[in-house]
Amino acid sequence: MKIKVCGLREAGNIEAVAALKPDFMGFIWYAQSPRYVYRLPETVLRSLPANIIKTAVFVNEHIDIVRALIHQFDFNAVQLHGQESPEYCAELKQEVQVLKAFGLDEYFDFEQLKAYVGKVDYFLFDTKTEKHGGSGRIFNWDVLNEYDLDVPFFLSGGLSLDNLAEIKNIKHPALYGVDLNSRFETAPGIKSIEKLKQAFALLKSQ
Ligand SMILES: O=C(O)c1ccccc1NCC(=O)[C@H](O)[C@H](O)COP(=O)(O)O
Repeated sequence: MKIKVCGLREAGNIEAVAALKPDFMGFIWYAQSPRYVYRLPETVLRSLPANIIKTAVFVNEHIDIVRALIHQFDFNAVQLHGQESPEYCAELKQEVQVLKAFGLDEYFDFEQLKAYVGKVDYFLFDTKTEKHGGSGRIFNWDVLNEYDLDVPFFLSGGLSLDNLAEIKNIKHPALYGVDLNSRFETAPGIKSIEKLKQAFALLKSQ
């Protein structure tokens, strides 16, 4: 099970999380988010271990800005939380890995995902929220039974030490990783290393 830690912001905290060896680290480029990386330390980011996939998170951002930030910070992946089209994803997939996020609820139409096959590397299934992400709430994981494509997905939305153990009950063959965010924070954008250590131990023992 791959582990992605999302919503990092401060140099010391970024380095401490990197020392735990997550597979992906996410940096949010969305000004309305309390985890917005308005002063992302470029040197810290560039010195992260090469095997951590540095992921820039956007919501309906202009593709030229996305491209400029990929090159400035040497991002390996983008995670898209808005209404980005399959064509927009395909353009970026020529340069980096693409995680396309969708907010799920009981009415989610999985048919719409077919248009993204071949144009993204992963889906990220999050809880539907007007804030586009970081809700701290889980969705009903039973809806994942309706997902029958081969594109691997991250489970996201409200994951915490209280519910991580239940993930082992999800037998879906395309489940690729988990995404940890607001339930592992001491303040928005600042991760609790102690809580993350517990989560990593739990996930790696599954
Ligand atoms: O975290 C945010 O503030 C955020 C805001 C807007 C778009 C995306 C955002 N986060 C991206 C993530 O990958 C989060 O980890 C995901 O939404 C789950 O967050 P949480 O429910 O807090 O675990």
